[in-house]
Amino acid sequence: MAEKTLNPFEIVQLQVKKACDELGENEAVRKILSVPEKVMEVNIPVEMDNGTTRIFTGYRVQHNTSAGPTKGGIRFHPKVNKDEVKALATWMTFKCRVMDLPYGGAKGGIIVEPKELSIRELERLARGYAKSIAQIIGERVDIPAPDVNTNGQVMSWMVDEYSLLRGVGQTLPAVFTGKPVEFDGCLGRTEATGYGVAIIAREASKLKDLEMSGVRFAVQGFGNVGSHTAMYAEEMGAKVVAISDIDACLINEKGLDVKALMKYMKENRTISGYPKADEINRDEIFKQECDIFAPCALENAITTRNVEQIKADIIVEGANGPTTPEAENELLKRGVLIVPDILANAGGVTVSYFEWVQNLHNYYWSFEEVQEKQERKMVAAFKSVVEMMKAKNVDMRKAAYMIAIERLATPMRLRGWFKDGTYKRA
Ligand SMILES: NC(=O)c1ccc[n+]([C@@H]2O[C@H](COP(=O)([O-])OP(=O)(O)OC[C@H]3O[C@@H](n4cnc5c(N)ncnc54)[C@H](O)[C@@H]3O)[C@@H](O)[C@H]2O)c1
Repeated sequence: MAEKTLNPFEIVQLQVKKACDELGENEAVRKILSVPEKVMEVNIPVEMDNGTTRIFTGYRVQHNTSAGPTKGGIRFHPKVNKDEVKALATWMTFKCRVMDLPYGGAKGGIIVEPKELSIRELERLARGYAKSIAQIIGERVDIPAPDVNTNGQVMSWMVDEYSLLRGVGQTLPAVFTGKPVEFDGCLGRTEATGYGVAIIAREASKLKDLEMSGVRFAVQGFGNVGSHTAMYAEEMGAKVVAISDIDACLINEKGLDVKALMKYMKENRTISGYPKADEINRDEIFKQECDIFAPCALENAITTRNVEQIKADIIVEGANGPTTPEAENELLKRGVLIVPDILANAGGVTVSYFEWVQNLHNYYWSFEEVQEKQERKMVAAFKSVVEMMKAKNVDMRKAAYMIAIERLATPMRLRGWFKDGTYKRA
């Protein structure tokens, strides 16, 4: 049977429904969580270098504010559309709540191919977007961050523009995170997502009676997330036996030297041609003998086409949405432990939260302090998900959603967003 590809919004709706059903949650909770609170569409006029004006359409979606301000990245991509931004904002709500961060989810996007713009045009677009959404963002309201094709430079322009509009002479760095370290950014943010994936892999290995030192580890994708996942897994004692990127898969039974490969990647922009490994087709990564597999490339990587080949006991989802629901069912039947993306790759948003806290207090932590705080937060989140998994006898993804939904339903109930007869007089 052909695999049914659900769009991201359908997938997230399904996940919310399953978790609400399992919790026996009030119908109002599902209704509230199934729609974003606010969707803004903006049309931004940008003066191009040749003197003409182009209009770019963008969105900012705020999903749920029950637990605090909203948080989520801004992407620049030709395929951005309103439904996708709504789905991504919804996912951010669950990611923030499973990590117990005092945020709901948000997301933004502009329909643009950034490669076609000059650097000055890109700056004007970033400033135009910040100006267009300025009325609905703010350090206690909604805090954007980088996402696909945006970075610390784009955030810096946006902070500058927002501060000109709303700062009355002050710079307001806490409105955006993911800023460069030299401009009120946070040490450890670059490494944060991969570091978190490695921590979660270490915790998950204990559940399977494995020791991180000596586990055979395979990583798909060698960008920001994949390279840091592999680097920290190696530091924790894992033997990284296979790594792939868009061009190739490298294998080495004795373990790859991840830092040397990172250096090679920086110089060559590909892992292909690296001398101290055997090079095979990139999709052979799925067949490699390993204990832990971390898909850290793109969504829909593990599908019914390759699920049979997977030999790992544990899958730690570094990427967002790397496992299709059908493939997940197969893996669960085989007893594979799948640590879901909303937990496994939440290190990035966790350290973004730390950046925000530091900006608000204008007091900055060392790299070691950031990593130590991140580790504590991630281990605590992992433990609460495992407790739910055991208590309710459900898989880890469902358990993570259940935790997040409980942490959303409680403030919504206390705030009186729905009534279910639990209010008690003092
Ligand atoms: N960067 C973050 O902080 C962060 C946080 C949470 C989630 N994520 C998610 O993690 C994933 C990766 O993000 P990133 O920031 O590392 O991106 P990136 O662009 O830095 O890296 C992506 C990597 O995937 C590789 N790749 C692409 N297609 C592939 C294929 N078919 N087979 C093997 N490798 C392939 C690329 O060669 C590249 O090495 C995305 O799903 C992203 O949404 C990223």
